[in-house]
Amino acid sequence: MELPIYLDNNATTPLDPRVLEAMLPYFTTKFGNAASRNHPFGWVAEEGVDYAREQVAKLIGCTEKEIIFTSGATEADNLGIKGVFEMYSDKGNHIITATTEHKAILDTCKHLEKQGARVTYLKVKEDGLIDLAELEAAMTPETILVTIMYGNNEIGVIQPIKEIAAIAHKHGALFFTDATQAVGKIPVNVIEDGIDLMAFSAHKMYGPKGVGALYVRRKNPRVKVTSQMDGGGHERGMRSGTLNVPGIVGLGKACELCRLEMDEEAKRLSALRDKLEAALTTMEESYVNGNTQHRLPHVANISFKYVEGEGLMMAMKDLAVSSGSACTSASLEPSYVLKSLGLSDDLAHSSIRFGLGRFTTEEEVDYAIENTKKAVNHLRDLSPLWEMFKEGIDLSKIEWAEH
Ligand SMILES: Cc1ncc(COP(=O)(O)O)c(C=O)c1O
Ligand code: FES
Repeated sequence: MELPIYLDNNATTPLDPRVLEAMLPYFTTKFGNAASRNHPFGWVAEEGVDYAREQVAKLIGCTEKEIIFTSGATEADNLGIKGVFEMYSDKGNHIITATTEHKAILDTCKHLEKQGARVTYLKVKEDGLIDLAELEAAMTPETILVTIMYGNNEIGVIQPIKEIAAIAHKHGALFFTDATQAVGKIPVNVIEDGIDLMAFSAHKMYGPKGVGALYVRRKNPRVKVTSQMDGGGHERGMRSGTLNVPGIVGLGKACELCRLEMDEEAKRLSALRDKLEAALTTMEESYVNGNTQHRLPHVANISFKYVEGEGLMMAMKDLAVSSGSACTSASLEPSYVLKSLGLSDDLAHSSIRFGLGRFTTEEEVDYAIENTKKAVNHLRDLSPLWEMFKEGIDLSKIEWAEH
């Protein structure tokens, strides 16, 4: 077993060697521009792109013409949301989203607020799920779009997508979902789920970074978006720019592998995740964050009270995990997702996200369990707060000096 162990598969996944193999010729002999229609170099590249489009469409149950290739989920989120806002501005200016969405959604909504959009940010319940009654109550005749993510990147919670889509449609709005963490991990079918627009990304499903896709429904109803990138008219005018052929081929192959292997993989990973979670929650004062029924198979987010997340990450240095604290990210706030669930700053700071993946082995999970337990126990042994807790002192009654 090689150290360090990679357990941060929600941040990104390693490239599957089979994906790399599919991509390689498109860096070398098949280097043509997919838009060059007048010679074989272009045709070969275009064939690669067409095949990838089929592979992607097959995974999510749509047709090839409903796929727009982008540089990733962030771009697909921007194109989908801004594109709908601009296209449907005659109808209304109201968008509904939730506080636990990815920044690519929240910041896009913030941007649109400056352009005249009214945005409702739904709160979530303690388990991370939105309240459907609140969604229903927030709908207005001006609501053009409901945008709620499929599976959450920090806690893995899966929202009731079909029900959300039905509510949006009942009130004449479109339904967009950021499915970056869900596509390739659990079955996602845009028709069965009632999804009108959907964003996802190759590097979360063992494909390369810098490539993703936006699904835009063409039938019942035909959805239109305003392009956000003008130029040569690639992707049927929706997204100009020379296609990233190797990346797109990689996304296609990644989709095919996920379609074929997802069921087995989900079973294996959820069993490993459950093992990890069961072992770590035998420790006192440790809690699983988010709904444990409706969630992605490979994510465990656990708070270890009286341990500071950043210190914990340092102590478990052989494990590449992610912390609900913020030193690891650009901002200095504890995770807004965990805070939306009602966690205190302290508890949010004490949280670790374990993201298992295709290449995670049971041996690695066993090592992670031992290593995490050791680190938590060690830090608690050094912690005056833990000592006070063990002595039965009610810490919530203590008035701390300001500093
Ligand atoms: C839910 C979600 N949306 C969007 C993104 C952004 O994806 P990309 O890196 O492809 O832009 C991520 C990845 O961080 C994500 O987890
Ligand atoms: S633990 Fe570093 S910001 Fe909170």
